Amino acid sequence: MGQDILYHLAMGTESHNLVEMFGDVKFVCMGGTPQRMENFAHYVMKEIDFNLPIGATLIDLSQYRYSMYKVGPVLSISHGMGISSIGILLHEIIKLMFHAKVKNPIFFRIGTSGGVGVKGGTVVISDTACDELLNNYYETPIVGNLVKRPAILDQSLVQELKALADPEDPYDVVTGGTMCANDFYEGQGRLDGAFCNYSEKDKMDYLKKLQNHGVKNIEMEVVPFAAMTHHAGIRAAVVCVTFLDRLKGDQRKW
Ligand SMILES: O=P(O)(O)O[C@H]1O[C@H](CO)[C@@H](O)[C@H]1O
Ligand SMILES: O=c1cc[nH]c(=O)[nH]1
Repeated sequence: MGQDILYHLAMGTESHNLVEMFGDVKFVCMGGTPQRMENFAHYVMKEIDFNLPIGATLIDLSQYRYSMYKVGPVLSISHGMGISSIGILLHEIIKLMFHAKVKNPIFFRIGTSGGVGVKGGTVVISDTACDELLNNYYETPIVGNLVKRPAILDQSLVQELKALADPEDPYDVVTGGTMCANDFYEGQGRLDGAFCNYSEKDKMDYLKKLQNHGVKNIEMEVVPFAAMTHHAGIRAAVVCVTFLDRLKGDQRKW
């Protein structure tokens, strides 16, 4: 290709010096909302004692479909909600890392989720990823064929992250399976969607089936995230807080 346009990042290999802008990246952190990822960038700035040049402020480098902040070796990017949104971002971020000549970046998704048998506020480090039917692969149509890519997370990273938990932390940190749903309501067995043509017992039977399978939380991106990073040979981890225990309810209290 003469040039490569990273359309949804509003960047390109001709218009931007990607090596100069991103060549020192070591960690790519992504999460759903622009505000969270801006807050996270500020948090990282304090944690690593990173000083911006005098008079400069942290700016959104993308300002289009996704928001992107860079603090030294850390990229903090919003991915929106669901499989197709994070899938498009992953294509473009993996290409961005390639064009910037970054070697061995580590990718993280830091998100929110619904707990399954764990109390609200628990931090779940995903060790496995499955879909609503308990498949551990990402199945996606490519040129008219259904292609399956194994959704595998880096187990050594899971252990490294777990070791960072402090017994003094005012929340539990657990490892476990994460179920990726295509939908927030019916897809996660909620009773409070616009439609619900199943009973409370159907919901509880399903959630208990997930729990018996080792699922600790439910969110909406882990399967493509695990599959696409694994396919690209990138070490990756998913760390999500739970808002509530889905065995006890459907709605988060604000
Ligand atoms: O908080 P984030 O990272 O967006 O993750 C979770 O929240 C969204 C649903 O409310 C889904 O994207 C789900 O995966
Ligand atoms: O229950 C929840 C909470 C956050 N995100 C989800 O996908 N589900």
